This record gives sequence, C-alpha cells and structure tokens, in this order.
Amino acid sequence: MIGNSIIKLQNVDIFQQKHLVLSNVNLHVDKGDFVWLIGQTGSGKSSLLKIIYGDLGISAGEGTACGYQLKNLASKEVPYLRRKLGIVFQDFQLLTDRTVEQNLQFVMKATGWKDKKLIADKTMDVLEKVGLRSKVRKMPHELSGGEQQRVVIARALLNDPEIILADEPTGNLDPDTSEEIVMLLKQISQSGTAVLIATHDYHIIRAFPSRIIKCENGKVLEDAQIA
Ligand SMILES: Nc1ncnc2c1ncn2[C@@H]1O[C@H](COP(=O)(O)OP(=O)(O)OP(=O)(O)O)[C@@H](O)[C@H]1O
Repeated sequence: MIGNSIIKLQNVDIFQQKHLVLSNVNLHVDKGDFVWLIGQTGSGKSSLLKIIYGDLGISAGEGTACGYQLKNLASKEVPYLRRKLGIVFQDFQLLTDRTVEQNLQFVMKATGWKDKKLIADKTMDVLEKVGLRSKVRKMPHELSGGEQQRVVIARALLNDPEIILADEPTGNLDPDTSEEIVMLLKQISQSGTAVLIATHDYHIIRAFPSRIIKCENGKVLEDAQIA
C-alpha cells in the first residue's frame, strides 16, 4: 500500500460483459475517508464497487485495493481481498434461521477463525461497536430493520477491514433509522476504517456532508456536488 491509500484506480475502464459502463476512471480513497457515491440508476455505481471487491476484472488501466493489485487478480486471492473489505448491501442478507451470534460466527469460521475465546470476544466486540450487545441471542426476525442492518455492519467489521463498501445501505429503512445507520458508519470512518456509500438518498447526503463521487455519462467525477 502506498501511504494511506486504500483504493486507487488510474485510467480504469469498467465493462459489464462487452458494454463499457465507465471509462478512464480515476479514484482514490484514503484511510478513514467517508465518501458518497451517487449517480442515476444504471450509471455504474455497483459496477464500480464490483471492480473494488474483485467481482469484475480490470482490462484497461491500473488499480489497487487494500494493497492488492486489481489487474490480473488471481481468483484465489479474491477471498483474501474480501477480508480487508467490509461489504454492506441494502437487503440485509442475514441467515434467517440463525441467531445474531451464529450469523457472525458463521462468517468467522468461513474466514479461518478457530480459537473459541477469540471468536467469542470478537463477536461481543463488533456487537458493542454497533450498540447491539444485548441482542446477541436474538433471531433476525426479532430485530427491527435498523437493528438487522447494524448486525450486517457488525459482520462487515469482523475482520477489521480497511474499508467498508456499502451499496444502498439505507434503501429499506425509514429516514430516522437511515440517519442512525449513517451516523454509525461515520463513527466507523472516524476510527480509521474508510467508508464508501452508494446511495440515491440526497437527504441523507445533506445530513452528513462529505466528499461526493458521481457516476455520470460513462465517467466518474471526483469531488462532485448534489443539486
Ligand atoms: N451482470 C450484468 N451484465 C450485463 N450488464 C450489466 C450487468 N450488471 C449491470 N449491467 C449494466 O451495466 C450498467 C451499470 O449498471 P450498475 O448496476 O453498475 O448501475 P448502478 O449505478 O449501480 O445502478 P442502480 O442505481 O440501479 O443500482 C447498466 O447499463 C446495467 O444494465
């Protein structure tokens, strides 16, 4: 990694199949940055995130994410890159037949955690960070939408990621709960983990002013404004 750089894309072209979605993308995200990603439906926000988490490959240009070269990234490297990224999506994607604790520990076991004491301590550590220690034994359906999204954020924090990528994390939440979730993500960025949030919700952007990146007409504008 170069200095504090977590994500660096230089002159990257982003394709979905043969369709060029975004061309000549330049983007940098540094340690602890809090960045909004906006753009109309179909403008390429999810495609840009997919480049960063190794779901789409880079054919032209250069990129690094969390110290990994994205160009020619070997498929066996992708799970290791993903451990350094916390991914939070709109629909909560919790396992509905397991408790909060079991949801978290399922991920830990899948990513190589073995020591029972460390697993138990980390479970409580991430739940503390999202304010849900008391819900450790609850099933997802016993939680509100905002609480479920907090569990997803806790899950994203398990492997101490360098950045959280969030795609419409408040899409299913009411305005007050959305603000609470973004407040939590903002706090996380202040403790050093970068946060990149794709959203259509300009109200929430106004409530938490920060750097804005915009996908528009096949380009990525760094340091954009909302109307
Ligand atoms: N798997 C795919 N195969 C082919 N084309 C795709 C695929 N996924 C997305 N696209 C196309 O790529 C373009 C960008 O889509 P993308 O999902 O990145 O946009 P977005 O800005 O995230 O949209 P939204 O706000 O609706 O989520 C669109 O034209 C879309 O139709």
